[in-house]
Amino acid sequence: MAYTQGLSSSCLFLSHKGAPQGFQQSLGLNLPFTNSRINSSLQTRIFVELREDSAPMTSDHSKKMKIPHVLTVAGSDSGAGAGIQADLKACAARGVYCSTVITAVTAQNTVGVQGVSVVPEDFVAEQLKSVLSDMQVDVVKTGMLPSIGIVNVLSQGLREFPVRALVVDPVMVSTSGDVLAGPSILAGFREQLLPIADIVTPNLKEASALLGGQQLETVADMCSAAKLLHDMGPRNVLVKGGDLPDSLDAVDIFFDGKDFHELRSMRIKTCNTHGTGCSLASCIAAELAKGSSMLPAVKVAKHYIETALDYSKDIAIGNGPQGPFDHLLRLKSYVHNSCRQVGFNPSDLFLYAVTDSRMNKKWGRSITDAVKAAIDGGATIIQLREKDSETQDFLEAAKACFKICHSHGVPLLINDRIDVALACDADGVHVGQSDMPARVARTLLGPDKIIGVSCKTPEQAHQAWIDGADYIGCGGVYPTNTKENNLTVGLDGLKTVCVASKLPVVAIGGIGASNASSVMEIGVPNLKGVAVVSALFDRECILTEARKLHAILTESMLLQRTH
Ligand SMILES: Nc1ncnc2c1ncn2[C@@H]1O[C@H](COP(=O)(O)OP(=O)(O)OP(=O)(O)O)[C@@H](O)[C@H]1O
Ligand SMILES: Cc1ncc(CO)c(N)n1
Ligand SMILES: [Mg+2]
Repeated sequence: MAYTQGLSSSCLFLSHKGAPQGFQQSLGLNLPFTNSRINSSLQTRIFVELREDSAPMTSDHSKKMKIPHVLTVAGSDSGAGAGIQADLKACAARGVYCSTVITAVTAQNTVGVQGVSVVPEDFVAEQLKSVLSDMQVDVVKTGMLPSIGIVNVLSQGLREFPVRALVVDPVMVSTSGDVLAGPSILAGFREQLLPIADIVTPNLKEASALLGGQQLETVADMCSAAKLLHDMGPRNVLVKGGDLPDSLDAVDIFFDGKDFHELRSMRIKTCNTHGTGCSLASCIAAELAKGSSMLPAVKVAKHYIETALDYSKDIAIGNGPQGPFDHLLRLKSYVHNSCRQVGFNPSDLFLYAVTDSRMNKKWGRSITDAVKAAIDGGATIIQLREKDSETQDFLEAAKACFKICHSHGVPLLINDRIDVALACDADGVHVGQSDMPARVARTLLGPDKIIGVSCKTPEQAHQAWIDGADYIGCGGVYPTNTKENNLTVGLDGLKTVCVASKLPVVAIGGIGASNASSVMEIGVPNLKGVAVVSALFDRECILTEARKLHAILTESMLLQRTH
């Protein structure tokens, strides 16, 4: 690698300009600590730090990766929706390390703040020193600073250990209306923190308090507040409009001292907005730590909050009026996964319904009506196979079918389209031999999703097992119109594959009421059911056909057991 050398005010650096963006970010930046605006010309370089006052790098050291690091100086929220806990989660969600200096411990839940215990100033100072003297912090983000003494300690700490950027979220009142920092703190913000802040992110009430109590009710008011706040010294101001009355959008005003940017996002209809402010500021800090410049960092952060709120709009944590949201976008899929049996249940393959858009079109049915009828008739698993749909239509259909399937405890699989399965949080996918390999699908979908693979031979069945699939589909057992150029394996081929397969098998291809029992009667224990397309969806009444098939399969299963 060709490195160029240079000398900056406090550190000697080596840089390599040709490295790809991701590599630069993973190495992180080690700018001279001047608490100054992020220098965009420096962002495109990799810095391998060689401080003038430090020992030469050992080869071991040079192999270590510097990762982006945010230090949050804030209060603990026992309900974990806001404060330190929100900061940790937001940084984790953005792939950034987060250390913590705790200024206060609150007894707090979704109802409100029941108690506050302020951490003694000298112990805040001790925490600051522990972190800043040892770890390479890129960005400091402040939240609840409950006393002027703590503000003093913080500004002293930042003078002693300067960092690349300072994000000040001037927390004063919780969403529940409880006071987290009294008016005595205002002088601390105005005189000590705002002048050295790279960005300050007040909500409407906080902006109003900082400006001596002037009412802020419109976007125009927010703009003038941003300008007045900018005069107090911060390089950038973001006035958050989460609480803007009568606003259909969530509007924030960003001002960099020159231009105003009206940042709008959809206002998500949800009560789960506790901690949005803390999380937004942490996400901005995280993006800055990764090397972003200010406006893109703010935009990414706003989009992150919108996405997380939308994902979390229906989750229920606590009984109060303002719930937390899910920073990592994981909780809902956990709930869904825990609603179905833990892991894959092979008996779900019993009556496996595969949709076909052409058939639904022919019979004038919506995909959701078809899926509902199949489930009402006894289908035990649904696979959406929409070969002709546009992606957006497929995703919408998948989301609607997901609701139906889950309200009936029936797993939903998506044919081929891992992206659609991920986007609608389906239970899994079914892939063919020329689709995404099952092992790649497993990596993408994680251990909990169901993966099925179409197999015609014992070798393919073996490979599916190695790749981490949950079941195989074997066919075409009989000739079928739903798949062109499909080799028919017959009952013998099915039996050979079943005997060889370590995974449960569902038979597919030309199976219907007339031949389902012959299929099941091949008498191999890991044949768990039949998959049907035309026998359900190319019929006048899906419900009747599903019931009929279910009865036939139940009868042959009972017969097998008595033999
Ligand atoms: N319902 C919503 N839908 C989308 N975005 C929202 C919603 N509510 C708030 N936001 C956004 O979340 C961010 C935080 O704004 P808000 O005004 O709620 O801050 P805050 O009052 O400091 O938050 P908190 O005190 O709850 O931590 C802003 O970008 C705002 O636009
Ligand atoms: C500890 C703490 N910090 C910040 C907020 C603001 O949301 C809160 N509710 N609690
Ligand atoms: Mg709010």
